[in-house]
Amino acid sequence: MTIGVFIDGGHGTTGLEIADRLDGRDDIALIVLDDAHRKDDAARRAALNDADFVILCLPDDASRDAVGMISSAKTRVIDASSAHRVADGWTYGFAELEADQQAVIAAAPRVTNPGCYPTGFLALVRPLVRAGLIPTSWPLSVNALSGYSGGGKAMIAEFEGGESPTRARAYGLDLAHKHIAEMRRHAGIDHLPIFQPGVADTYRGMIVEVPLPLHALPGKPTLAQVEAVLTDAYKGSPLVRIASGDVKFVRIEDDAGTDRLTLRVCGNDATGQARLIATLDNLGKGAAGAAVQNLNIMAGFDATVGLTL
Ligand SMILES: NC(=O)C1=CN([C@@H]2O[C@H](COP(=O)(O)OP(=O)(O)OC[C@H]3O[C@@H](n4cnc5c(N)ncnc54)[C@H](OP(=O)(O)O)[C@@H]3O)[C@@H](O)[C@H]2O)C=CC1
Ligand SMILES: CC(=O)N[C@@H](CCC(=O)OP(=O)(O)O)C(=O)O
Repeated sequence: MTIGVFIDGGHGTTGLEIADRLDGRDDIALIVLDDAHRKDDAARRAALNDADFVILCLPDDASRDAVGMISSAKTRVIDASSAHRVADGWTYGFAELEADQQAVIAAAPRVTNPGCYPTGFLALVRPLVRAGLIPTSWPLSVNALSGYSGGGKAMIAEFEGGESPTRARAYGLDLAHKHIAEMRRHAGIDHLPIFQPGVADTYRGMIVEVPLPLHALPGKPTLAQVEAVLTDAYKGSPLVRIASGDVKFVRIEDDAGTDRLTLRVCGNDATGQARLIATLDNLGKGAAGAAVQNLNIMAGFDATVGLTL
């Protein structure tokens, strides 16, 4: 079976990464608009309605507009933007997050990719909330560092345009980042997490970290108990893995260039304090890898075709 796929925004950072992963596949026929037509609404409308699958790699407003242009009942959509992550009628495209999520994605007409930061946060936190180790009312926080390609073409130009603006900087200082609603909704928690993102002078890769005072949690779990819950939640997953054992460092480069998501439970049992740490590539499992995984699942292919494990 060959499916027709149109990447709207295919010349952007995420779109090019997705095209790269789909390149050479004989089960996929890419519908491509040339440079003169890629922002032409008539050409886009035709491509959006011709395709079996559309992958939106656009700014949020342009994504909403693109969805509004689709009238064909056969066209199924994967949106890489943050336009529909808490919207009604959309399926959250994080196959590993819940036991039945892959089956829900397989049948869905409209799938939204998770955000890159929420991918790390939710992978660490959701199984612990589900297991009752973290109460839904717990005030969580999340610290993270992203490569600058996370900001798309504009941020790449800023960092590569000559003198780099910085080696690393904190942002989201108003605690109103667009990912926090998504984090709360899909973790199943009551409060918005305090989200402390940063961007580093490296092209790709992410560290997403959740500090957890185990001693203050109702069940006072040990590090091993926390790790056991995560291990059980992701057993058999080809992309999400739990890394055990002592390490001196966790590096932003650890999963860069792959579509993996690695989770670690670090900390100190004597003080009852944990650091839950996820590493991933913002353009891998954080964007393009997740989009291709969702496409594979929706089209009935093996979930990891074209991905780097
Ligand atoms: N970069 C990342 O790591 C991640 C990105 N995302 C999300 O993916 C989406 C794309 O991001 P990213 O690839 O980084 O962004 P880029 O800015 O790199 O690319 C966006 C692309 O969309 C094109 N575009 C903008 N408006 C329109 C329009 N009206 N019609 C057609 N094309 C249009 C742009 O054209 P032009 O080339 O002319 O500017 C550009 O090619 C965003 O919503 C982002 O939030 C999600 C997770 C991670
Ligand atoms: C470094 C950087 O600026 N990152 C982007 C998030 C990239 C991303 O995940 O995009 P989505 O919002 O579509 O999920 C930001 O913080 O806005």
